Amino acid sequence: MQSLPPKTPGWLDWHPKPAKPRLVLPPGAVDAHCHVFGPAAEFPFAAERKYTPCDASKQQLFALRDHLGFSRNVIVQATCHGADNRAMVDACKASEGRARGVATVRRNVSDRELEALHLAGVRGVRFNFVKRLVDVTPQDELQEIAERVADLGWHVVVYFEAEDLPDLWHFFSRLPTPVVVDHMGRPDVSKPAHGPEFGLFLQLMQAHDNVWCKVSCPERLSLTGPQALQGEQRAYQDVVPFARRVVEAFPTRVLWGTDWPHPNLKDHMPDDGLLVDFISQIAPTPALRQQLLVDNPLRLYWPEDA
Ligand SMILES: O=C(O)c1cc(C(=O)O)oc(=O)c1
Repeated sequence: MQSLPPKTPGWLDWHPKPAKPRLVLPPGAVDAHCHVFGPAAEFPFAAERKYTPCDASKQQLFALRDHLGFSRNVIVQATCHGADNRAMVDACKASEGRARGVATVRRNVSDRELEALHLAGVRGVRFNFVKRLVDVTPQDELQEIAERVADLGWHVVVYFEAEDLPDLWHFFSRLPTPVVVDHMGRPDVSKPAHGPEFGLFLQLMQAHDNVWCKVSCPERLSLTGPQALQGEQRAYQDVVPFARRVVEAFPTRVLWGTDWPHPNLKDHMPDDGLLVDFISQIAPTPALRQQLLVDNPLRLYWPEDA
C-alpha cells in the first residue's frame, strides 16, 4: 500500500464537536465557502501544493452542513489539490444537487472538461494571488480563462492580500464575469475599518457592481479575538466593523461561508457552531441575513431557484 504524506507540521484539524448554533438560520441557507480535502487515499493532494492537510471528506462536510442548519454548500477548490478538481467534483455529484463548486483550471483545459465541470455543478473558477498558497499564474492566462468561463455563465472567485489590491485593481476591473472576493480581501484589522486600505477595497465594490464579497473568515483575520470557543457569543470583535460595513453598504453582493475545514490556521481551530453565531454580529437583522445566506448565493449558484 502506498504511504500517505504526513501533515504539515503544526497542522490543526477541524473542530471535532462543534456546538449547535444559537442563531436560527433562514430556511435554505447556503454555506458559500467550504472545502473538501481528499481523503488522500482516494484523491491524492497535488504535487505542487504548499501544505498537506488532514483529510476532510464530503461525508464529514455534509454532516456539518446538517448539524449547523445549512441547506446547501458551495465547495471551493482548495489549493492543496491544485487544478485536480476530482475531490470537489465527487463531492458536488454526491450532494444530490445541494452543492455547487468552484474549480481551479489551467489555460489548457478543454471545452469538454469545462462542460463536464458544469454538469457536475461547477459555476466558477478561483484565481489565487496569495503567495504562501500558490505559484503565480500570469494574468494573460487568467484573463483567457475568465473569457472562456464567462461564456458558461460562470464567475471568478479571487483570493488576495489587501496590500496587493493596488497592483491587482486594473486586472480585476477588466474581468468579464461577476468577481467574488474571498474573505473580504484579507484586511489588516489592526488598521481602521474607515481607513484608506479597507477604503480602497470598498471603492472597488463601489466602482464595479459585478464585484461581490465573502464576509467570511473572522477566525483568520482576527488579531485580538476573543476566539469562537467555549460558548463565546461575541467572538472576533476586531473583525466585526469591517464585515458589517460591507454587509450594510452592499447587502445584495455579500456571501458567507464557514471556510471549513479551515486550512492553515495557526493558533486555534474555531467551533463552527459559534462561527455561525458570529453572523448575527455582522448581519444583525433577519432581512440582511436572508440576503447574505439565501437570496445572494442562490442568484449566483442556483439561479434557477432564486
Ligand atoms: O488562507 C488560507 O490558508 C486559505 C487556503 C485556502 C486553500 O488552500 O484553498 O483556501 C482558503 O479559503 C484560505
